[in-house]
Amino acid sequence: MTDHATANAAPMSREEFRAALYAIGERQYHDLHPFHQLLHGGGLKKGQIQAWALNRFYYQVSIPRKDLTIMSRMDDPALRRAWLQRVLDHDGLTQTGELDETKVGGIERWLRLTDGLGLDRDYVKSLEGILPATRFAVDAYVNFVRDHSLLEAVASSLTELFAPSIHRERIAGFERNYAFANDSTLSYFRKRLDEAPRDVEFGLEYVLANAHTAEQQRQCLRALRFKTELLWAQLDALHHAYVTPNLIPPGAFVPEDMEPTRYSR
Ligand SMILES: O=C(O)c1cc(C(=O)O)c2c(n1)C(=O)C(=O)c1cc(C(=O)O)[nH]c1-2
Repeated sequence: MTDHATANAAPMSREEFRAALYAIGERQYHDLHPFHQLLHGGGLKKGQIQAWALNRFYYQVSIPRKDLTIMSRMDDPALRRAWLQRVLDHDGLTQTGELDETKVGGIERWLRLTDGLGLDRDYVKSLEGILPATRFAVDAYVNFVRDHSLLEAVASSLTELFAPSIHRERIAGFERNYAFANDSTLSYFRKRLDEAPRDVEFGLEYVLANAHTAEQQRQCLRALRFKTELLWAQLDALHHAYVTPNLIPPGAFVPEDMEPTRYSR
């Protein structure tokens, strides 16, 4: 059965439903996007990688806002407690400069990547240079979890089923192809390899256990598909701006190795 199942149909079995969720990733997760294939395969120049990391920073800082929005909709303290870990993973348990490396969160680790790529931290954090489509796509995620059911909100996080394999591919690709790859710039991805499987096991179990009807299953599949689309849209925008046709929107980051695009009316 596909995500076109009607509201009256019998629900899929647990195994069929799980397979339908995985099939979405198989078909359309953003590991298939040409921008990622260039990124991981050594096909990008430093300025293009800077543009990716700078834009992706907006996703990173928005993940905790997304998870806190989800938590605000949870009535069960045990569920909130479990979900809180995701926020702490990204926000960290320490201020920058403290010695305990294990407490450093994902946002700080991502900034180590942008540092290693030679970007100014204040510029990255200002979000001034991100693409219009990055802003719209990422905001759509936060709005989605606010405006849909808790079940759909949790289902939308299940792209993380597919994230560890792309992170492994990225670590190997960066090490093979780029001089900036080192323990500091790769630490974000290495840490996620431990965190994501735990998160997603919990999220998947929640969705499998709470999508009782065919309609709820269909809503979860649509939520996951929506999420793959917003990830894809971010890479389309990066490809359009920084690869081909290389039209950098006015106001967006211009790498040192590129000319700004001139627009006239
Ligand atoms: O590098 C990636 O391709 C990628 C993808 C995703 C994803 O599938 O949403 C996440 C991450 N990374 C990630 O690092 C991360 O912390 C994360 C959290 C979430 C989420 O939806 O809650 N997705 C992702």
